[in-house]
Amino acid sequence: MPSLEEELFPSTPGKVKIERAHAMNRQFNRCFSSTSTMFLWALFLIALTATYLSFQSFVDSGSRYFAASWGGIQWEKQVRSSSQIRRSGGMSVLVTGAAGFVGSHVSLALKKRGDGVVGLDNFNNYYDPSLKKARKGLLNSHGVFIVEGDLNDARLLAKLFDVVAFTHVMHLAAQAGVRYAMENPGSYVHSNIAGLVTLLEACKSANPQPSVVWASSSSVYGLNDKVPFSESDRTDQPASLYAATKKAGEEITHTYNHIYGLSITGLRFFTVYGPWGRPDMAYFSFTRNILQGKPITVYRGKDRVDLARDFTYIDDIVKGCLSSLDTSGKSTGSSGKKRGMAPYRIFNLGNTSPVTVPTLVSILESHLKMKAKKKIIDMPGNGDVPFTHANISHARTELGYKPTTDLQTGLKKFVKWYLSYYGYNHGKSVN
Ligand SMILES: O=C(O)[C@H]1O[C@H](OP(=O)(O)OP(=O)(O)OC[C@H]2O[C@@H](n3ccc(=O)[nH]c3=O)[C@H](O)[C@@H]2O)[C@H](O)[C@@H](O)[C@H]1O
Repeated sequence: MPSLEEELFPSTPGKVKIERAHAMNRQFNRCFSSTSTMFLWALFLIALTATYLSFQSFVDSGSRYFAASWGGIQWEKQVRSSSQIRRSGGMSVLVTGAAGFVGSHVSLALKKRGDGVVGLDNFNNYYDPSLKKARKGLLNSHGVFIVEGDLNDARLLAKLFDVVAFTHVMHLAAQAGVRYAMENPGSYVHSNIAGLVTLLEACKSANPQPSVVWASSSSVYGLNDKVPFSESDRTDQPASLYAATKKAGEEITHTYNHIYGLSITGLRFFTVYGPWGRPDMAYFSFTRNILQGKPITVYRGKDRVDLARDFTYIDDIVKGCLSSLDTSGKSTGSSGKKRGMAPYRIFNLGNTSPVTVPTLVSILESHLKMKAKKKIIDMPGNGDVPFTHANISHARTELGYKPTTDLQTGLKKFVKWYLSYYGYNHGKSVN
């Protein structure tokens, strides 16, 4: 008789196999001792096989779907052609979030000046994907190809860097929106943390390594009340998960700069607005509601103080993005190894002229020639900050950044676009 210890820890592995085989034989004989039991077992096995086969076909069709969304000779041809540089000293840029608001504008501006551009976007439904498709159509007509895929797809990113030796990555894909972070926190981690790391991994392994310019946010200043906000101010008091993921992005990009020699430029955008904008943002949803005669909710800060934002017009932001790419300096690494120090920069891109939310509403009312039905409520504790105000002297010195569009002018352009895009043109004119 083997001891208990020997049974648990057999001295020879074969021993347990033989004894198990004997035991299983005895079980088997008992189970199949009658014909009806055998019949039941046969039925069970058939059902099991059928389930397995249908599961396999589901998996196969799934992988066929993913394989079909990118890859293949035709796809590679489109990617290569879109990345063609058509000016001397130009760059080839991978723009993530290219079907997004800022991404589509930056892609178009790069293409128009002769740079090569390949877009990447997952066309998620955070807001109406038909607007993203329309932006894609616009870019397509200018020769910019947008690859449909997710940042977290490391195989896709590796393939893209395989097909094109991108000199730059303009990383604008993100889960945006301050208040939505309370509804869907996971989406912020998926895009702004996991997606960012997957992208940086691809950049660090690429040969040559591209220079990376990416969208941080004014929200990193959080509860900072020193105005105007300067890049050296504290950013360790985020007021929302969105802000926290953007702040994390600044730290994550720093490590890739430090360890792998990636050239990094982080841009803290201040409430960007304009034509082809984001429907989830206040100026956009206010316009929609005013036109439809629906009420708008205007938040008010502590002690009945109006909230204010340093609203920044899209064309100014695009100029800041392009200058950032132009001055980014090279990454130094190769084959995933750092070969020297590379630039690590952070800039505020704001308008440096904050406007209150009620003033934003009056400007919209004057452009739309309609009165808003305002519902004024105290700001809920949902991640908002009372005001933002950018100090842009660093960007002015290093990038030649000089915003030129005030809110009145910028909203006029936005309203004109809105009325035309949504078919309000007939019988309506803008101021
Ligand atoms: O700079 C940024 O980094 C961020 O800018 C933007 O965030 P915010 O500045 O919060 O813009 P936005 O939502 O338009 O609200 C504007 C004002 O209207 C107030 N607001 C909003 C909604 C509403 O129903 N009522 C209201 O009063 C609201 O309280 C606020 O005072 C981007 O969305 C974000 O992705 C990020 O890029």
